Amino acid sequence: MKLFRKSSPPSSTSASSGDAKERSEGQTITSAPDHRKPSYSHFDNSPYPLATWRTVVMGILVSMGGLIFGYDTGQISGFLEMQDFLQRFGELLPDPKNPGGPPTYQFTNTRSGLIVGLLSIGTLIGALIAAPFANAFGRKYSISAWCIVFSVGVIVQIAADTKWYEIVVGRWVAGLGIGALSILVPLYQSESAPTHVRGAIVCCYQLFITVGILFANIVNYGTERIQTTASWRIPMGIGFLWALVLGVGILFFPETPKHNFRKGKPDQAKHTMVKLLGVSDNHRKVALELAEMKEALEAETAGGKPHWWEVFTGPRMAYRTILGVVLQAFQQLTGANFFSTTGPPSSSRLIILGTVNVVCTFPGLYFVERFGRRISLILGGAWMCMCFLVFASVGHFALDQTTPQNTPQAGTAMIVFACLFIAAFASTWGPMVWTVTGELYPSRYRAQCMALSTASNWIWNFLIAFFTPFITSAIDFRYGYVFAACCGAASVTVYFFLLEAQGKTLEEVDEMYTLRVKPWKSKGWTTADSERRLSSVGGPRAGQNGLGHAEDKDVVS
Ligand SMILES: OC[C@H]1O[C@](O)(CO)[C@@H](O)[C@@H]1O
Repeated sequence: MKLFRKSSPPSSTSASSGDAKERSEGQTITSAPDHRKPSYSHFDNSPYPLATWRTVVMGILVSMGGLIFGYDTGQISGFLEMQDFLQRFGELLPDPKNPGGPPTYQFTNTRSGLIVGLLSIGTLIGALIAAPFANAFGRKYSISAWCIVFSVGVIVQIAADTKWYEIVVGRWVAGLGIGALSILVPLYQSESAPTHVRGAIVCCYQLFITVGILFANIVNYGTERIQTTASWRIPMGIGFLWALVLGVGILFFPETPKHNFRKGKPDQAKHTMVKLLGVSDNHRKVALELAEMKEALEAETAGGKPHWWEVFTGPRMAYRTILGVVLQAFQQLTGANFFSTTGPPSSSRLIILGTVNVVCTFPGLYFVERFGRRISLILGGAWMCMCFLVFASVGHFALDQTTPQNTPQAGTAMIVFACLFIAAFASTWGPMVWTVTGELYPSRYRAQCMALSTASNWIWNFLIAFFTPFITSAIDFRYGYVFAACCGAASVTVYFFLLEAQGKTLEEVDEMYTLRVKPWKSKGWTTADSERRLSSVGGPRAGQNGLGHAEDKDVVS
């Protein structure tokens, strides 16, 4: 693996021919006249490291938000089976397995539905309300504050004694925190990570979700035989740790460069970028990105105060807002949660599926930077479609559904295709949807649009979990055909609508959308405006153009 990356050479002819054509279609940006193209040899154009330790630590620390999400959602189905939890919060009802025998503690569908489902309602609200706070107080302090909200929800649950609705309220509050973090974490990562590793860093969020789910299943497996309150209070209490690490740890990290820049702190933005990229103060890559941010901010300031409806009326915003919402819906409509939620809960099955999910997310971190978002998502969708077609056909036509032991080969084939599906989801749609929705929008609307797209993920997560039992009882494994169709539609949507953001700054991605670059030509697209922008920030000397040396002491150093 290459440890150092070469900066792209300063060239005013860097635009591809495809780009030139698009530009003539877009007509919004014109190239600078030749006399404005000085030599930029005074910019440091040296190679930069693949990733500095600061970037790696930032990626891991902020991804703890994924651990909170995965751990919390992974543990609840196990709790519902634990004896002490059942006795405290369930109801004494006639035993369906032993009619006429003594009553047993159980959860009615309504009660278990509320305990499981209220988290989703909380996450949805949390995702929707997080944006204004993130814009007003910054991404960093918002992350810390929502960790506190999550912790309050955990305290309410741990303190619950016998009142089931205390668990429900606690899960709702914890859900607010999880939902808010589900926009803030990818937002922080996409706004901070250097361009060439941005995809992989945001994918770490999903990696940590999968680790959280697996860890919750393992902890539950370890404590489910304990007959006391420790069986569920210990696993629940562990959830605190992740919130503590993230909530406190993030305070030692800087605010994102994009947010700082928008808040009139270009020096701090520059300092953070220099540290995360691991380059000198006058590195060309930093200067260029700052110049892009400056230009974007100037255009934005000219537009006045942002209004919420601009997420639909802003430049190419309806297209992007809808695309983000649709892609997040597809992430759930792939049917990824079908395998873990269908059938009786079994710790060992969940641990096996969870392990495949974690292990296969690692290749996703590589694919996203090696092959790009578009091709990975298109092929991933096609592969998942194929897996569901086989799974559904075998399940419906070959499996003896009343006595599966009679058709062992069909059972084995279904397990194999379930694992192949999860491998594809984990290495493409699972992580990369978080990446692409973090890159789709300009700074002015990024938080609001990510809130909407993330809310779509939570809504579909809830709807699928809620309706799956009814649908499977009506159409059995043919339900898989619905997911297969959605996977196919997801690939087609990416092909026709998503632009390739790999290796591009967020400002370049914005430029591509506003210039209406054709999605299938977007991979090779490069901006023609680098030199003109560099000229607008002049040389690398401190204090020039408000982009001089930083004095920010906020950064881990
Ligand atoms: O991205 C989040 C989604 O990914 C999963 O964790 C599967 O790996 C789902 O349970 C969740 O809905």
